Order: sequence, then C-alpha cells, then structure tokens
Amino acid sequence: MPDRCLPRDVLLTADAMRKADRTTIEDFGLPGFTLMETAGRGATSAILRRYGPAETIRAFIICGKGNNGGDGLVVARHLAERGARVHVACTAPPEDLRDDPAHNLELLQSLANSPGSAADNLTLSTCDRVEALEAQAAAVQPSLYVDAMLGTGLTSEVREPLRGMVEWLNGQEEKVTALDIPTGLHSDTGAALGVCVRADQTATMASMKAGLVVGDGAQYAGEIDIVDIGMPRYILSRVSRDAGCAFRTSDEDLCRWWPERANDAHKYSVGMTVVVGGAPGYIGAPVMASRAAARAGSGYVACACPESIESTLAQKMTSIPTLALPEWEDGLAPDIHDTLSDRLDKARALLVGPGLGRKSMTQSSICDFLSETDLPAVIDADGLNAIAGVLGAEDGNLEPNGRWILTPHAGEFKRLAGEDVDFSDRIGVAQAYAKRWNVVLLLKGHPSVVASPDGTTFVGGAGGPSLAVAGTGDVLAGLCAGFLAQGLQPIHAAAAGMHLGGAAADRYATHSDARTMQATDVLDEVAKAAYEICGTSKASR
Ligand SMILES: NC(=O)C1=CN([C@@H]2O[C@H](COP(=O)(O)OP(=O)(O)OC[C@H]3O[C@@H](n4cnc5c(N)ncnc54)[C@H](O)[C@@H]3O)[C@@H](O)[C@H]2O)[C@@H](O)CC1
Ligand SMILES: [K+]
Repeated sequence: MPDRCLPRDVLLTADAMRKADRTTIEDFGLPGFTLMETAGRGATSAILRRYGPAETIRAFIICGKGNNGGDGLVVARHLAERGARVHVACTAPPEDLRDDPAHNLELLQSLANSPGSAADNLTLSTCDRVEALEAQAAAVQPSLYVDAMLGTGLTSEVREPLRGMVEWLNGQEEKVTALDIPTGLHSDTGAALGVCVRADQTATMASMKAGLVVGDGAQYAGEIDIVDIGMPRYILSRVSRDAGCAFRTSDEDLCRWWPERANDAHKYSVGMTVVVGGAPGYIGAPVMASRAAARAGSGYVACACPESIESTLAQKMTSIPTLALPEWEDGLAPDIHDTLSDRLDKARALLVGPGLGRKSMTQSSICDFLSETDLPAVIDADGLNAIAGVLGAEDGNLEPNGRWILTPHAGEFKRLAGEDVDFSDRIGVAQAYAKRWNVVLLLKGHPSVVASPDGTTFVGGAGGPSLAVAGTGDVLAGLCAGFLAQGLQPIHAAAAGMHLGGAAADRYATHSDARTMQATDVLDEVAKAAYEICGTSKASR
C-alpha cells in the first residue's frame, strides 16, 4: 500500500465508502448531518471555481430522495446564499425524504420562506415526471444543471421516472455538475446502468470512486473535483484495501519505488534481465522489449532467441547481447534452463514471451523452463499462450508463487482463463484472477489495472488510448521486467512499468499528434518522461 493515502489516489467502492461513512459517524463521532453539510458546501465551492461568480449562475438542481439528493439541497442553500438564482426540483414528495435529506429540505424551505435576498433567489418544487421538469426548466432558463438524483446508492438499472429525467438532462446544452457520481454510473465498475448523466463536472465526496476512472466512468464524469468532507484520512486508508478498491498510480509512486543506484554500482548489482523471445519473422518484439528493460534501468539486458534468427537480432541490438537457443523442427528445443544457466545465475528477472510464436514445441519448452526457474518473471504475449491451459491446472507443474507478472490483453486473458470473462468489472476480474493464479496480473486497457494475489491493486494514472497500437505491449513488458530486475516487488514493478509507459505516451502527445504514435516513439520518450517525473536526483543513476 502506498505510504500516502491521498483521496485523489484512492479509488473506493460504494461499499467501502459506506463503511468509511459509518466509521466516521459512529466511531469517530462526526455526525452524518455535518458530513452532508461539508459535502454540499465543498461542492458549492467547486461549482463556483469552475462556473462562478455566483451572481451569473442560474442553477437548476434536481434532487433525489436519498443522501445524494440531500447533498443537492445543501448546495442549493449555499449557492442561493452566495447570490446565485436557484431552482430545486425534488423528484419525490417531501414526505418521502428521511433523516438528513429531510432536515435539509426543512432548512431550504425555511430559507425560501424567510425575507432576504436568498429567498428572492430560491424556488422549490416537487417534480415526479419528466414533463414537469421540462416545464420548470423552461420557466427558469438555467445556465447550469446540478445532478443530485442518485449517487452511490444505485445498484440496478435506473428506474422511471429518473430514467427519463436523465435522458432529458443529457439533451440540454447547458453545463451539468454531478454530485458525487453522475446518476446512472455504477460507482465500482464505471458501467452505465441503463442510462447515465453525461456531466461536465463531477464534485465527488471524500475520495475518488473506482467507477469514475474505470469502465466508461471517465467519459461520463467530465472534470473531477474531490470535495474534502472532513472524513479523517486514516479511515479512508483503512477501507482502501477492501475488495474492489484500488490506488491510482502517481508520479510520486514511481519515484518512491525506483531505487537510486549505489555509487559503487556495477551492471550486475543494478539488476540483470534475461529476455526470452523472438521467432523467425518476429524480430521486432524482443528488440523493443529488451530495449525497454534497459530504459527502465536494468543494468544488463541479454536477449535469448532461436538460433536461426540470432544473427539478425544481433544486428538490431547494439548494447544488448544475444544468446542462441537450439531449435528443433517444431520450435525451441527443451532444456532452455540448462542452455541459459550461466546467465540465469546472474539475472534478477526474466521476460518470457515477446514474439516467441506458438509452435507446440516452443510452448512446452517454455512451460518446462518456467517450472524450473525461481526467478521473478514477466510473462507476455506468446509466453502467455504457452502457459494457457497449464496455469492453474490441477495437474500443472507451474508454481508462480506471486513472483510472476502476467500482462495479457483481453484475448490472451480469455485463453488463460479458459472461459468467457465479463470484463465490465475490470478491477474485480484482475483481483479475482491474481488471487486464483497467485500472480501479479496486469490487465491492459484504458486504463490498465494491475492486481497482486493479496488484493493490492493499482489503476494506471497515466497514458491513454494512444497506447492502443502494436508493439506498446512489448515496451510495457520490458519496462516491468527492467523494474523487476532492480528488486522492486512484482506489484510495484508492474505498476511502475504501467505508469512510466503511460507517462511516456502522454509526453509524446505534448508535441505530436497522439494518433501518429508508434511503439518506438514510446520507447524514445521513456528517458525524458522519467527525467521529468523523477527529477534531477535520478539523473545521476
Ligand atoms: N454520511 C453519508 O452517508 C454521506 C453520503 N453522501 C451522499 O450520499 C450518497 C449516497 O446516498 P444513499 O445511500 O442515500 O443513496 P443515493 O442517494 O445515491 O440513492 C438512494 C435512493 O435511490 C433510490 N434508488 C435506488 N436504486 C434505484 C434505481 N435503480 N432507480 C431509481 N432509484 C433508485 C432509492 O430508492 C433511494 O431513494 C452519496 O453518493 C453522496 O452523494 C454525502 O453526503 C457524504 C456523506
Ligand atoms: K449524482
């Protein structure tokens, strides 16, 4: 777990959030009413920062009957007090509200009925049909909508009349601020539950929610502001390891995990990586992966490949030595471990798979090799295809023991799992299979997710869809292996590789059209991205 536990780095589930709320209220002693007041006041400030000043705002706030609606009622009070024109449309009659939302409705009614400037600016109505919402909006002519219909309490597809209201709201041209999460978004998976508010801004309470960054969350949430509601950090930290929760990788994580070099360092003490990859016709993948391992700081990278391509591969590599692996007609000969034993004695990490091909002999030789080595390993591409069907099998002889990082894309993952997997909950899938297989599992995608067998999970905090191009997987695997060779724990090596690769791609987009990026460009950007992230203190490494 990261040393720091900042709300922006912690991705919580609805369950974890409820647990944190309960602990804050019952054990810590901060009343729920105070949390709601702080949430609403903080969200008001977030709205004014983006769309203020208050006098220019004509806000139309749609409030559900739960606590998310309660937040909306508090926002209404504070926006009106600060001079905004505010109309509140409650989707349920007043008698349906309970506890804190009911109390806040009373306060708002009392404000609306008291003489003074806020009262002149404030109107309230009950609005249980979309036609009524439409008519009220036509009368108010809002400049901003606030979505306080549903928050983390939603677990099933949005029902009428809210469903129609969400569809109507998505048809409006004005800006929309969602409170906590856009109505309709599954707060854990980022799936739209039937419909989902498309927000320009989401003011989320206490901590990031996982659903705001995975699945379709990012496309519905717009700009995200985290509202400090006074929940103690230790409570957020305590729930952050619950199932389904994750951390977002940050530049600070990368700098903390990546070790400085000792003054008396030599190439082997820094960490040697042995890459096993390549096949006739597949030269590029092991070259890219080996270079990436070196870029990540591995002191010495050697690339073992089939003997028939060794001289070609050697011409493509300058500082990376090649090693020839004997071949039979049907692929790599057995006894890879014996062939490489001298190098393996010195190595601190393996990378198995880039461009290996899928010949049956190669696959069985690779499985034997992996069953014989104790080294930490990154297994990618055809390495994954080689172990598909063996990993996790009762009669299989593979024992990952948490030392392996598997980096599958969706197709490779399905082959490994041997079953159709529903990827709508990517964090859940990564956590379940990392535990089942006793591996660190890096699920590539946007964003990528990496989980360890003990449940520690990171979501990529850098990189975007520009990485969806051939060869970037080889770079990612190489970066992870390079970090593994320097002694990082497998989960941190995988998260560091994911973050640095993403940051390199982001850096490319600062000076070139992201659509033109190739995997070699990512590799070229790695050194500069690392320098910008980790600063001059790392320049001497
Ligand atoms: N102490 C707390 O618990 C705090 C909660 N906060 C807010 O409270 C929210 C969670 O509140 P709740 O747990 O009351 O939940 P919500 O307010 O998100 O939703 C509950 C309401 O949704 C309705 N509902 C559930 N499923 C539905 C569906 N499929 N279609 C239509 N309606 C449906 C329920 O009938 C219920 O009225 C958070 O998102 C956040 O905005 C914040 O105020 C901070 C403090
Ligand atoms: K909402």
